Amino acid sequence: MDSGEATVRVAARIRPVEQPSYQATAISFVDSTVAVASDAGTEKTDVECILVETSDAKSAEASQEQVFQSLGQPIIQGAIAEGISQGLLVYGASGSGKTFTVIGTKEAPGLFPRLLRSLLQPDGVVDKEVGETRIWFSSLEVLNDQVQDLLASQPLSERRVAPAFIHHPILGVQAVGATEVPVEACDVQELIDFTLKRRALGRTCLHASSSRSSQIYRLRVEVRGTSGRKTAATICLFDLAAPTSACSRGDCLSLAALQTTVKELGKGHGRGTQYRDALFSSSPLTLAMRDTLEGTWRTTLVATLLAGSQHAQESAATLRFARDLQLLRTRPVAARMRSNQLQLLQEEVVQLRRDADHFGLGVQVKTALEDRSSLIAECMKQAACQAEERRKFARQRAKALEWCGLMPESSESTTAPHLLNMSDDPVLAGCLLYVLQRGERTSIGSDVDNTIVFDGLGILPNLCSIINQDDKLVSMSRPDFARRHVLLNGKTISASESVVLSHNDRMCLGRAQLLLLKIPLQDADAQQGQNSHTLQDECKLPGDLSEYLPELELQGLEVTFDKVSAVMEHSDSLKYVHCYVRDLLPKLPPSDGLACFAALRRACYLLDEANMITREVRPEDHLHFQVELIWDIERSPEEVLLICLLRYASKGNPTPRTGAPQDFQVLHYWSYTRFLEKLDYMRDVHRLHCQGMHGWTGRSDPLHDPWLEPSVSSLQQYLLTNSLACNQAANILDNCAKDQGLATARKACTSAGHAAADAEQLRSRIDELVQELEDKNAELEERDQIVNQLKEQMAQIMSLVGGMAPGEAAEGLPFEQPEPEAPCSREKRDSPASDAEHSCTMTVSASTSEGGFGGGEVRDTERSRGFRVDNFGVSKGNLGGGALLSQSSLTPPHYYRDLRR
Ligand SMILES: Nc1ncnc2c1ncn2[C@@H]1O[C@H](COP(=O)(O)OP(=O)(O)OP(=O)(O)O)[C@@H](O)[C@H]1O
Repeated sequence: MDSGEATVRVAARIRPVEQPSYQATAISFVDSTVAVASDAGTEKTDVECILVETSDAKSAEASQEQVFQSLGQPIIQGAIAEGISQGLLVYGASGSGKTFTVIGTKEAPGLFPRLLRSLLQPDGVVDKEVGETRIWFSSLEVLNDQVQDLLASQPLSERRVAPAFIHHPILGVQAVGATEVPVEACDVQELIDFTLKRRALGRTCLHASSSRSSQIYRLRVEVRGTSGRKTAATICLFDLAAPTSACSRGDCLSLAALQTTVKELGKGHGRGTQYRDALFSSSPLTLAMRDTLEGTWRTTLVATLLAGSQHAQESAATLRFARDLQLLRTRPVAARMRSNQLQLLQEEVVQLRRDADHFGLGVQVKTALEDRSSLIAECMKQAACQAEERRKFARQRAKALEWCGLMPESSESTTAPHLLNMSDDPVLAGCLLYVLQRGERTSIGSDVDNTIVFDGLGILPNLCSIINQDDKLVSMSRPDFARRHVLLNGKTISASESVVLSHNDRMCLGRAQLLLLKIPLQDADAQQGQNSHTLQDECKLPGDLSEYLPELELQGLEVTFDKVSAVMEHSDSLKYVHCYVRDLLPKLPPSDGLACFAALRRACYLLDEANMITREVRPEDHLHFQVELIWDIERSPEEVLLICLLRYASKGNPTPRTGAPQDFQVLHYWSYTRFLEKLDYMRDVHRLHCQGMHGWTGRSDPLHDPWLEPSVSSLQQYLLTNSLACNQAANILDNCAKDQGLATARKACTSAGHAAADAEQLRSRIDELVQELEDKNAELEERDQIVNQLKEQMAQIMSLVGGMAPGEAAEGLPFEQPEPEAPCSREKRDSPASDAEHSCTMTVSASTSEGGFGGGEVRDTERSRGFRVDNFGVSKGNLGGGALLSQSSLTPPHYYRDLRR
């Protein structure tokens, strides 16, 4: 291992079985080796730290503290003293304690709140003088490969631009568009509560699976030592989705991408940057984790293991992941301060603009420029005044909670009646508290004018209202049209009058919210805090008839159609099969009849949900689900259910059996189990559909359209097309790798660019020279004309002095005052010549008559070359005005022209 490299530090946190017994325990450990025995063999992994829990809830706080001492302290030390960013991944099966490790409970806080508090008071932790610590916090959730901002304060329905991760080759991964708030010690719990509330608000409480999303808690820390030395680092905690449950959908895609990425990196087959870029870009989660897997960070993995033998396979898989991760190497280096980052980015932008000027704005340069601009904007976001920013964000959060009807933390100890949200995720259950104000009417619905605003499937603009008369008497009413959208303890309520509510009543609103009503003054136990039920125990889903049929069961009465017909009104799908039910029930023994009806009712409740989703997501397709029964009373109740998907020719309320046969077409028949799988997918599709801009794009795609039942041949075709596309992409990547990759190509481009720039400079220099030459030519032509004139004057003079002695001529005719009309001008020469004029025509021989005016023809000798103008040659020094006739001033235009060539 290179001296600058670091491996991933692995810790195993083991939850024992409830009643410790060696038979039921699949996990053993010796020294630093953890082993899991499963049917597939024994999986062993060496770890640095083993943390074994006791099943005693009272010791939870102590064990959380131990986890912090073992894992949290080194993280703080590395971040503050060395300035090295730290990543902590928590990976394990559902229920193994991942969220408990990261967030914990109010009584036993997890790693994140402890880290945050210690960072805000670092003196005791770090052996170093710390002057000032500034911390910024951001929190993101990855679900269905979509990133959600858990600190965003605007309403969920208004969020359109999701945060994104950008990888910078030097600065590493940056989250762009995420809310980042400055933190002070007093904010810690409030911030954690807000993120939990945001998570709870962002999901459908019914049927949500807690293990499907991954959360990222990110702390950006800047420390100024008393000596003036500054360090900066990021600490990131990844609470990953559970790998085994519901892996066919949801965030398991991101998790599968993570597992593949870790495996591929571990193989270390030396593929280039482009391959790794593609690998990490496969999901937002892998991209977010890039620094921790191969960057400049230090990484710790907490593998949470369930010791029970029924969880052996999951625990073995967790250990395998830990082993894969141990093969990876990072190169920890101190992080840059924000100001340095900004400077680097600005320099890069200048360079990229230069590149763009030279090569044009290609896709790569454009993307790089956009990325840098976003990162610069992100860097600039840093608040000038941290305290003011902090207060601003706190106000925004309080307003956001108030907007949807939630109360701030301080009022949660209220004795006023209130509603609590339910969730199958223990961290989220009960974290939303809606107080019903005394003497007031609380309206509920999706319309923003309501007191409590909910989003989600089946939530109508005005759903219902609750009146709290005196903190003891609480009643509820609903409009007529909301009959099937409001269930109280599993039953519909009458629209005509308001219903008096009781402590622990359960309300199911649409298909999105399951709420528990608490009326503290009605319940003495609750007032004294002695209520031992967990919120989950108190709140059961309305599909299982537990609130209606037990009386029948207990009394051993025959289940007749009359007795259940009232329940059938609760569901459209159930109403449709009333004929079947009427025929079936008398034929079955009472217990079988009850079981069959219960199964049917549960199925119909889910069918109604599937139909609601279908109408919202693809109304134009006129699709409708309905249930049918196979008449085989020997089978289990759920096996006799068949789910049928129909397509109608036109819109309208479907009444299939009464309509003409051509009105609809049967698309598929599904078993009940298959339908449940499809419904899970439909819920995901609905969630994406509600996210607007990042909506669902899988329509008609055999793998991503849950309303389709693709044939084998269409799947083959799909896989063939996609594998071809993959091969093509792989070839391109390979070719790039063969051509020594992008870096070489870019280098070549840069050299070519420099050459082009040089050529460009040369060209402009040549143009300048040409311009200069042209100016000189023009000047010369002017001078030629002057020479011509002079020569003509000369000729004139010569003709005048023809008969004189040289001395006379010199005295009598000064050159400075030529005659206005030269007698030997071209016009005159070309015109018919008079005798006098002819007599003027004579030649001067420069070569032979130096110093004299001998008559005769012009001779073009060596010495006269370059001086010849028309038919006359003039020798320097023979005439006055010799300056005009010097050799340089007489250099002909073509001389320069040749130079130019
Ligand atoms: N070490 C522990 N001590 C006490 N209680 C624990 C411990 N670990 C987990 N729990 C409790 O077990 C329940 C499930 O734990 P948690 O939600 O953390 O599991 P998880 O791995 O995050 O599950 P999922 O992947 O389904 O979200 C919680 O109620 C939690 O408080």
